[in-house]
Amino acid sequence: MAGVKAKIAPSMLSSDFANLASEAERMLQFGADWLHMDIMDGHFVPNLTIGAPVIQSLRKHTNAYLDCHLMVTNPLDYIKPLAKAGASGFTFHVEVSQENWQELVQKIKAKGMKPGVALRPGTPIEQVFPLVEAEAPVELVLVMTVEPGFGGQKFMPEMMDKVRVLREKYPSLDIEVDGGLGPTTIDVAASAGANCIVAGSSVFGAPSPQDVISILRKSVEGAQCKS
Ligand SMILES: O=C(CO)[C@@H](O)[C@H](O)COP(=O)(O)O
Ligand SMILES: [Fe+2]
Repeated sequence: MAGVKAKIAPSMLSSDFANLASEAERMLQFGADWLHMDIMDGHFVPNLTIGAPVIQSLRKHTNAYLDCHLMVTNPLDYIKPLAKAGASGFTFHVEVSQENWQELVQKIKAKGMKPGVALRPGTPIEQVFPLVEAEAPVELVLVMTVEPGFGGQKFMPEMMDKVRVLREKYPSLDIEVDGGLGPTTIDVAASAGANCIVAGSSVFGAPSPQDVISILRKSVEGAQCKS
């Protein structure tokens, strides 16, 4: 797994949205690398969260890497507004981009954001291979370990087969896992080869979020030493 860095990304979906800037600051002080921003349109998933205006407001308070996970039906419509708002990563879902993923990746890159692709639990991993192998490739694959839409769900360990296949094929790819990650589930994800870890309820719901972030990091770094 040479060359891939551990990135711990608290999901701000579990934060107090009324105090987003201070919640973000708190996570960074606790050792977070990225802030994971779940953008949902109430159509691709049955929940509605935030969009470019909130990213823009948060950007005024922090220089942190804003890892945007687009659970939306029309990701193309979000590229310009999110780039302008200050998003760092732009991860769209493969299920809604089979027609235009090349255009999406090119536009995301042209706007200076890191392109990523996400897949739902029921989507076969083979669907993302062409995007990773393209001339203008995605730079991150997000493997959903719950059905997208809500925080606080149970981790699906059977998704680790997807992570293992990806890590075997693409040793230097950023592989992100999202959903139900915490101290009791991190070891299987880390040993399967995930290096970017999203964690919402396990971090924000803990008496010591700092300890949880440090446990997640140690597990990923430990697994990398063994591989
Ligand atoms: O994308 C999503 C949910 O759709 C996630 O980013 C969740 O927000 C993760 O929350 P936990 O499962 O860690 O509570
Ligand atoms: Fe997410």
